[in-house]
Amino acid sequence: MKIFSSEQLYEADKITTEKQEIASIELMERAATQIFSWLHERMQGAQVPIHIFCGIGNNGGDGLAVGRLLIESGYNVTMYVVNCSDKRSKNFLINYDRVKNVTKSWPLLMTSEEDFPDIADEDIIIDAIFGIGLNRCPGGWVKKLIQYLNGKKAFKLAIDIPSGLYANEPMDDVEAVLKANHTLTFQSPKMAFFLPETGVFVPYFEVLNIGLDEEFILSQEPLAQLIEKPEAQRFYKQRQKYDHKGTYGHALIVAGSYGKIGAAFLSAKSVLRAGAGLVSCFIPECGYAIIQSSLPEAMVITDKEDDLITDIKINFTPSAIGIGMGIGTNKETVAALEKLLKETKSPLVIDADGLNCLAENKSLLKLLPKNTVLTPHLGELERLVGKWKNDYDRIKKTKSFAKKYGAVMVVKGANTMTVFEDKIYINTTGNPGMATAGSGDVLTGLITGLLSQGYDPLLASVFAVYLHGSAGNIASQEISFEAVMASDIVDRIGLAFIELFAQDPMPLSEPKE
Ligand SMILES: NC(=O)C1=CN([C@@H]2O[C@H](COP(=O)(O)OP(=O)(O)OC[C@H]3O[C@@H](n4cnc5c(N)ncnc54)[C@H](O)[C@@H]3O)[C@@H](O)[C@H]2O)[C@H](O)CC1
Ligand SMILES: [K+]
Repeated sequence: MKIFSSEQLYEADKITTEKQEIASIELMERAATQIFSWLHERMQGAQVPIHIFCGIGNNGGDGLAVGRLLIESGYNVTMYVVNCSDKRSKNFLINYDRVKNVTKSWPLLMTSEEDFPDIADEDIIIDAIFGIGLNRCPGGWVKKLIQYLNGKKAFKLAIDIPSGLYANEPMDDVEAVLKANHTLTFQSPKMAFFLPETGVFVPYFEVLNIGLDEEFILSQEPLAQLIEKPEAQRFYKQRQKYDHKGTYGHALIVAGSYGKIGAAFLSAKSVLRAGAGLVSCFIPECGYAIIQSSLPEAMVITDKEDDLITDIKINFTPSAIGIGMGIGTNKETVAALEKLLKETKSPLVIDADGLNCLAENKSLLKLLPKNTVLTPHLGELERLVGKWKNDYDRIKKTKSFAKKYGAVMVVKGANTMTVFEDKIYINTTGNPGMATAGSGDVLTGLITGLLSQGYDPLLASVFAVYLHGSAGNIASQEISFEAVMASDIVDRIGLAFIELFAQDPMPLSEPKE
């Protein structure tokens, strides 16, 4: 699924009405009907009080139209006009007028704090105050209204976007954003839903297709591409009957130091679970017996030093290399990394201390082979690209870093974001249970394992991130978020591959007469 900007959505709106020869009010009716159906399916006529707060733009128009449809079906609705200005939109006014066809009670006009209504914990609040047309920070009594609603326990459903958030720009004031329990958004999810600063206001969302012009939508370069199951399925490369071990490559993991040999174990195991033919681990001498006994499938090559990596000597050309997990940032290790960067022709993934080595020795960055994959978490990213003002500034800095060094940047976190050239891919799998020691080592192994099989670096990164999150989801469903360890993730990579093509269970058909 593609993420479009608010500007693109307005344009899509305009083109759709022209091409389909419909008035924009009809598009609004489509949008409102979808929201109504969503509610009706769940509420089945229940008489729970529904409070709809409508702004004076088209988001407010949506709110009024939803209110009318609910009243027509006998629901217990009160509508409020959040009268923050007198410049009401045309479609707001049309829907305002249509309300009188279904009820004698006009929407209540709100002009100050004195108009705030009582709302019980069991009630439902619908937020139709501002949509993607927000153009300044909500202030005065409107901000107080948002805070007042945030203080209520009632379930809050936002139409299109929680009021106070911009679709694709940083918010001004965290105190002036509605904390929606659920958001029903039109046509395309908004960028704000996926970034930590603004995403907290959108814990759950669903996209409602309102039939905007397909041709226009397809022609647009999106702000970002969401990676969900259908996209991930397309990445998968089918294995062939006569393939052999050599087909899937011999990957190299360079990892570990004294006390951190587990990083080598987890990433090497992940390389094999991803489907690589062979894996060798290059580790300090102290890890030899550990890896040989814990992962007999892996081969082991040791450094001349007991505790750390100082010189990466190997006698084969790896099909891919994953380096950096638990290696530390010792001077001799940095020198070993520098030598590798200068000499290797293999596709490369750099993680963890490998990234810290780069950040502490920025001159190494220009040695990065083109298309090298870097997998920083936010702390490592900051050390590489510098401080950012907000999430959008972070994306800008990451993009320019990726461009400057020709790197694929995998920025880890909830909704891991992969940035390459001008493109952004946002992952949808994963859960907070995966915030656990060694989880990143597993991801690096997965990317390395896919690279080893000939996936190109961008594809390997985006696909590995998806599978990693999916394995984490399977693990947390089995044993809870809290209990998930990196080993649980690595051991479910296989199930993540199976899940990729699993059919939803067929509904049981009624026995025939
Ligand atoms: N194609 C689509 O995406 C469709 C969108 N629909 C809905 O329309 C809104 C966008 O409507 P718009 O009228 O452009 O903007 P808003 O309703 O968000 O509000 C704009 C309105 O409010 C004023 N304003 C903005 N910020 C503030 C502020 N901080 N304080 C006070 N007033 C403010 C602004 O000047 C305008 O007057 C979209 O989100 C959807 O919900 C359609 O219904 C379906 C098609
Ligand atoms: K809203």
